[in-house]
Amino acid sequence: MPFTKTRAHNEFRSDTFTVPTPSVLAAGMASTTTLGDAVYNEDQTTLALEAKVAAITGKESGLFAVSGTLSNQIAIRTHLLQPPHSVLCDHRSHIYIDEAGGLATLSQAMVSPVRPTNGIYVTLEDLIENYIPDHGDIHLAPTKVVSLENTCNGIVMPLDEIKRISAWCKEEGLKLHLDGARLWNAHVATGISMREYCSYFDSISLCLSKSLGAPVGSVLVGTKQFTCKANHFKKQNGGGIRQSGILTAMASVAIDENLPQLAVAQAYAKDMERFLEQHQIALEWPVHTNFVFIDTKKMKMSTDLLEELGKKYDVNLMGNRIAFHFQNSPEAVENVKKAVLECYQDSLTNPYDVRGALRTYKIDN
Ligand SMILES: Cc1ncc(COP(=O)(O)O)c(C=O)c1O
Ligand SMILES: C[C@@H](O)[C@H](N)C(=O)O
Repeated sequence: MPFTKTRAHNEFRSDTFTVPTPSVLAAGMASTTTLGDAVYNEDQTTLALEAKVAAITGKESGLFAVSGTLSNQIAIRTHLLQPPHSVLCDHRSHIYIDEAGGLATLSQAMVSPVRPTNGIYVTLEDLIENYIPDHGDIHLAPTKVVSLENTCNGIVMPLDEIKRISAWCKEEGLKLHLDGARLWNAHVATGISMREYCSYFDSISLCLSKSLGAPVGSVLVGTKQFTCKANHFKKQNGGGIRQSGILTAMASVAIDENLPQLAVAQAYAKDMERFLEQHQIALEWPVHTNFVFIDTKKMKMSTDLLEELGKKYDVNLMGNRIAFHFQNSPEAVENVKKAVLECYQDSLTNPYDVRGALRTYKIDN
């Protein structure tokens, strides 16, 4: 597909900045787009998107939600029945660090955050090590849900590990949720089908507004009984949408047209990985898909300076993560390299010691 420069061409803070293409926008206003009230399940365009994503993932049912945060939180709330209970997940999980404590407020849940012993992805052994069995000990909040994230920081979780964890969850009677905000990226990187990935989970949250370029939305998939109850929590939390056909028509075209474009972003990321390797600039995490994390702590590079140098080279950067998407321009990618190299060179004479955890996201309120 020919490259069309958009306002996101120099945006590397996140793939959430992808913007609707003209054809995505047009779909929202098309005469074929229905305007039914989706709270009454009467919007055919929305029902069609939900069925489409359910078919892609091999699940019985789909539920459109306005965000990945809402989709994740109502999924876990639906799985959790009676506190005290807890959720077992990777310590980097979005549901744990970036959903404003939703697990505590909506689900009254504790979280057992797990650090991968291999430093890359959580294994069954890591989860078992942190599992809280429901053996009647009244001191504890037993594990009832395991939540994985694929990709997590852009890292693709090996399918064999997913299979092991899924089998163990079934043995232990635990529900298994996937934050699949960027599962599309794992699918494109590995060639493993969305259906295969999703077959091991009770529920999956898929984002349409990251990398795919839909302006709004996620789809939560699972059994019909599950999505019906999740819809109840969606409505409870203000997620009921009236004429959502305008949004779901755009999301449907975004899937069709932009899914193949994810390979463009992943190629940019691999190019950046090679560039960093050439200059012996360390990575914090391996590059599997569209994210490149520079180990600025190890390199003693200042992320504030990096963001400033980004402005100098007309690219938007945030923290130590470089998030690529198909709407980035080749020129902007080269400008990111200039900013990174200048920041690295500065660190050689002005080493910067980071104190405390490095926060990636900076959102001006
Ligand atoms: C892994 C992951 N899950 C969930 C979300 C939440 O999505 P949203 O920003 O639409 O709430 C994000 C945000 O981009 C994310 O990166
Ligand atoms: C900001 C954060 O919620 C978003 N998930 C991102 O990766 O950019």
